[in-house]
Amino acid sequence: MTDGPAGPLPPLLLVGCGQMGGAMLAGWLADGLAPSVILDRHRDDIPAPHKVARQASDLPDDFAPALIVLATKPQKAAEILPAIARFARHAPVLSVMAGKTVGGLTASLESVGTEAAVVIRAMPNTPSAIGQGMTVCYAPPAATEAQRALCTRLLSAVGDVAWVAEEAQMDAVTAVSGSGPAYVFLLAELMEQAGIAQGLPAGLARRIARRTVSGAGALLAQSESDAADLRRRVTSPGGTTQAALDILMAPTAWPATMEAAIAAAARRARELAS
Ligand SMILES: NC(=O)C1=CN([C@@H]2O[C@H](COP(=O)(O)OP(=O)(O)OC[C@H]3O[C@@H](n4cnc5c(N)ncnc54)[C@H](OP(=O)(O)O)[C@@H]3O)[C@@H](O)[C@H]2O)C=CC1
Ligand SMILES: O=C(O)[C@@H]1CCC=N1
Repeated sequence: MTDGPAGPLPPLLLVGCGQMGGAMLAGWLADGLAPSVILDRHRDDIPAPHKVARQASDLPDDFAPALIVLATKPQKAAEILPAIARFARHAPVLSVMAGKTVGGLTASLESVGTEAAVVIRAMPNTPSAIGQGMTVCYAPPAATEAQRALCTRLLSAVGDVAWVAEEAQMDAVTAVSGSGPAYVFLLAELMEQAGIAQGLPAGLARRIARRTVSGAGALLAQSESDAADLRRRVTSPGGTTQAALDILMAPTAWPATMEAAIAAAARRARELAS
């Protein structure tokens, strides 16, 4: 999906190409990414003309990325920032690291000799790998419109993009859409297990659970209706769905559990800042 300005995606320095960096890279490669450099010690399947650096000391001196995408674990930030400092003097940094704040990252870059680096945050999710991602971004006032547009161009190549004006909202975003695919995959796992518990063969339980989750997601994506409306259309009064929802929607069941789970994820994002 390409909603941003036309033209090839710019050259990137992608730092960390694991679950999230790899998901985004898959989408960018499909959208004609300009020759880029990927810093990751595991990837050996990156097609030319892109290059892989196994370690920071292998990064080419003459490479001039338009953007540096930081996609290592937040706990690796202190280790990785000195390695990218020289690039951050000339190009903005787009961090997808959960919790790590613009102020903290900017201060860390300053402490390793990069004054006035521009850091923008994004929280993507793994459906980016198939162009179905949801990314929410935050840019500080120091970021220019051109830098914001560059991020929108890049991220809209892998899905939908929204911006928030308050950085604190990034923790809630992380809890809902960054971590959210895991909640949906858990739902598929639990439906499969419950089907088996009801006597279904394992293969059939897996097939119907997966197809139900993916089909319901596709219907939701194509529908103008609220999720609650779509739910009601499945729910016959006094029928089977009602019997299940009486359990799932009890105040102490999914409503309370989901709220507590998302609060816990947001709390953890705040803790990861330091
Ligand atoms: N996974 C997800 O769904 C999402 C993740 N995020 C954020 O994305 C970031 C990355 O997460 P994720 O993709 O899951 O993490 P991964 O561990 O899968 O990916 C990070 C990759 O970077 C490599 N790496 C780290 N440091 C170096 C280094 N110095 N030199 C070379 N390679 C290095 C890692 O190798 P090694 O393992 O050997 O260190 C790993 O391959 C996190 O900050 C997370 O908060 C955001 C949204 C969703
Ligand atoms: O679990 C995590 O910390 C990362 C951030 C959002 C999804 N995965």
